[in-house]
Amino acid sequence: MPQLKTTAISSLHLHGGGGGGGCDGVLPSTPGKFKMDKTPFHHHYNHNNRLLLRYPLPKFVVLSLFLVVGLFLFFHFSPVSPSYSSSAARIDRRSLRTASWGGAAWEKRVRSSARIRQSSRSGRRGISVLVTGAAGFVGSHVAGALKRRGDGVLGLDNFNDYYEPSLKRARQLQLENAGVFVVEGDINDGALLRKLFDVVPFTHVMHLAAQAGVRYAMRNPSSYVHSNVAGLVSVLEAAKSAAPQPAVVWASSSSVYGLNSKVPFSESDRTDRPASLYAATKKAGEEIAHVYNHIYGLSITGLRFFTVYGPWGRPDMAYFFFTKDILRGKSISIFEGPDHATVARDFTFIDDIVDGCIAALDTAGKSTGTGGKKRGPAQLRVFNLGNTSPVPVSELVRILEKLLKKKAVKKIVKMPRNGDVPFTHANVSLAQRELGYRPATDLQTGLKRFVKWYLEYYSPGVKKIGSI
Ligand SMILES: O=C(O)[C@H]1O[C@H](OP(=O)(O)OP(=O)(O)OC[C@H]2O[C@@H](n3ccc(=O)[nH]c3=O)[C@H](O)[C@@H]2O)[C@H](O)[C@@H](O)[C@H]1O
Repeated sequence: MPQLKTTAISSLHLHGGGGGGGCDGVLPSTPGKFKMDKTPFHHHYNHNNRLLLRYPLPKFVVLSLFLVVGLFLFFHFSPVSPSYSSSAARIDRRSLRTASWGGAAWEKRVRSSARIRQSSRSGRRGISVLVTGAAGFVGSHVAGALKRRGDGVLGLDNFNDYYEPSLKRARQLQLENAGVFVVEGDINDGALLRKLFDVVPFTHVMHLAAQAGVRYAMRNPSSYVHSNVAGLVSVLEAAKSAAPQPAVVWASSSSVYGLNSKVPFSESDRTDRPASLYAATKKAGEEIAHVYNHIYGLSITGLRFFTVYGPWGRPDMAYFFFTKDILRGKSISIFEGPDHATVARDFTFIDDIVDGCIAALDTAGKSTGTGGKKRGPAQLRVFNLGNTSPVPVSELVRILEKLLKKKAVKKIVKMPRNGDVPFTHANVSLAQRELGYRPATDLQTGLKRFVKWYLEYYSPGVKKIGSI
């Protein structure tokens, strides 16, 4: 079933452009030059007494244009409140940006990317994994690592512009060079997901597509609901209907601990006091996972990531933009808590997170449902993946200054009330026991690797290098 997806936006643009083109040659191109001394709707009759318009073509064209522009404005700016409208429009633009998919050649690429290469050395049976958010930071690393060990991997990403899409494209290039096809599409596109599961009997889904960032949730709340709630449901719907049902591993967040003050954070601690909408949507995701496990027998593992950093990272994260700003001599804001309390994070290096993700895939039990019905109890797990040693943000800056050989222009500011929590600290004993997870990279070592990558990637005139 070959399908070519044209977006509502592009079709609107098409019509708008066509209308504009129709005006050319009839109306003057500069609006101010057209003197409307008579209404263009002034009626004239020809000798056959048939109604003619003085400007028959312009009238038609102008009315069409009004209609198209009116429809465009209606669909893009009508939602509930003005503050909601711009973010909703932004999401529409993102989610509608599904590239063309379908067709024999496309299916061949999908199959070939997801095919398991027999790994002769380990004797391990490979897995076939759909990685959502594959052009993202964690997604690209996990997809690359799976491919390297011989697993079948298909990527999915909508390449939205939350941060520089060129970085996502560069990650995609690295993956495609390694044999991973990244399908361009949105996790909310149910038809696309169904198609992918029709073409490939995935054994696992590594669901990493999400709207990340704690503070951005105040600026664009609906993007979190769209990706982290509706998007997760869309992925789980596709997984529960697939035959065979895959096991699902997905990214939750350390932020679910919210105002929890018992340290270190353990999986059994309270997670009912989120401090940000981001955290609330991740917590909602954990409850949604419970539902799909309970009703449909999906095997689901949630991983609570603790402030992941490293090469090919996310430019919206503090370590990343601090680096950029220190190099440019721009001031950076270091947050402090009430009474000058230190703000600290359990920064976790990407390679440790990749190990944890792969161990979660390898230890995931099989889903038990068929035909959308549960046939027996299935595995439902949640693990902390952190580093177990919180570091103050001021120390992060000190290490960066040393590695960049440049002093930061620092401003100490009160932590804004924007969803941040004062500290995070993971207890990973459960992941250690069940997954063999052992974080091995301290912040100094991990930042050194990040800075090396950063300087190479952003040095002017240098071809985007390195491998994921
Ligand atoms: O573990 C998570 O679940 C989350 O981790 C990450 O969130 P955070 O831990 O908040 O990381 P990040 O923004 O890098 O701020 C780091 C530190 O710098 C402080 N910070 C930040 C900005 C600033 O200008 N100044 C400052 O001091 C700030 O107060 C904080 O103490 C992911 O972004 C998020 O998507 C999610 O995955």
